[in-house]
Amino acid sequence: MTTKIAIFGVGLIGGSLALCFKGKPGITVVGHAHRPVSAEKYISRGVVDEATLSIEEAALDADFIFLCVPVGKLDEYLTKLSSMPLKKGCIITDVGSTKASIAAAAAKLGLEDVYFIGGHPMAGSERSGVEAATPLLFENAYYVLTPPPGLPEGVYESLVHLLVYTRAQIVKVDPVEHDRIVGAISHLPHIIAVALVNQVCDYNETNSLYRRLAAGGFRDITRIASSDPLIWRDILLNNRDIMLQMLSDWNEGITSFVQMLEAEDGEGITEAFAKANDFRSELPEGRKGMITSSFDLYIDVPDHPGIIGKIATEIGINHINLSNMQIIESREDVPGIMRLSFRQETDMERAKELLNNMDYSISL
Ligand SMILES: NC(=O)C1=CN([C@@H]2O[C@H](COP(=O)(O)OP(=O)(O)OC[C@H]3O[C@@H](n4cnc5c(N)ncnc54)[C@H](O)[C@@H]3O)[C@@H](O)[C@H]2O)C=CC1
Ligand SMILES: O=C(O)C(=O)Cc1ccc(O)cc1
Repeated sequence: MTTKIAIFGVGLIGGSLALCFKGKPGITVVGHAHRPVSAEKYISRGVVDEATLSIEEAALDADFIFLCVPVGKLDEYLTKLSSMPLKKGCIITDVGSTKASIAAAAAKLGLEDVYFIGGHPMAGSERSGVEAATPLLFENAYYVLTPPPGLPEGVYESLVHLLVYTRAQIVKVDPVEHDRIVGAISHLPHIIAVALVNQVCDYNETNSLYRRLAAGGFRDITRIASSDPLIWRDILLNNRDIMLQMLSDWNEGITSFVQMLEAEDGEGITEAFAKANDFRSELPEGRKGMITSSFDLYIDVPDHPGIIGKIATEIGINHINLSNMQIIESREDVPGIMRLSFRQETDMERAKELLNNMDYSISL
């Protein structure tokens, strides 16, 4: 007997889930696509077993349905599915970055013989689309589930059992509590990163040195400002009430810095840094967080044809997982700088050793 998994929204998260499930014993993964060219891409990239443009065909006989579309579209997909003849016992889940509104929408629909369990894999990246999908995305990350009250335990267990393939750690959280916590540790940092980058962008209008000198730390702490604008528009509007409250708290924190600077209150500034230092040193280590780290290597590359391919090939044949590769500067008169990004520090260290042995000049 096969287990059919239907994925709506085969992008970064939907595609990564598909890759976790595809090829596992007795599992068939079907992806729903908007456009014929997307369907072809899902198949040619080997992300799904089958792709269809029909919602009905994807959902028909599915044992599990994953809604991996932008947050603003979740209700619409769930409502459409609720009016279709789904397989008895089918479990519908989502991956949206907010949980309260979709849990309320599902409760209102009063589903019969099918179940909805909200979900949020708490790992991702600033990249989007199926091109960025990887089966390793959720490994060692938390995966929140928000089962509704009264859900039969066996139903919850079947979803948890399937999610073993993601290698994530499942945690049960109340949907409203989820939105507050994630609002603070993910949504607020995204707003701050965007506001910070845009502030510097405005200064740069008058002096382009701002952009040229904004390397290293500034790039690191603002990486998430490169996230997909439409995905984030939906998340922030959906979590609007909580974000408004948190931004008001943020304003208080910033005002307190304004006051300390105005009063030249060195003691206050020292205390603020010491408090942050203490709390931060107690953050868990060794588990992938919501905002993922990136470990970067910068390499001077001589302007030889084929050099990029040579480096990429060496890294590939040594099975080092590279998450991104970019030429930062390549002009005829100066050597180019290539940035290689890794999700794991160990991968970065291995690449560094390999490239050192190949006599490339590396800086961290
Ligand atoms: N990006 C991240 O790191 C994370 C995102 N999420 C959540 O996962 C969901 C999907 O996000 P990503 O995979 O990052 O986005 P993505 O842009 O990579 O994928 C979205 C997919 O939904 C499809 N789609 C279907 N109907 C659509 C419509 N009407 N408008 C736009 N796209 C439509 C797109 O074709 C695409 O395949 C969102 O709900 C997001 O909040 C959850 C955890 C992490
Ligand atoms: O870019 C990053 O590291 C992220 O912040 C990824 C992310 C985005 C949205 C989520 O709901 C969870 C994780």
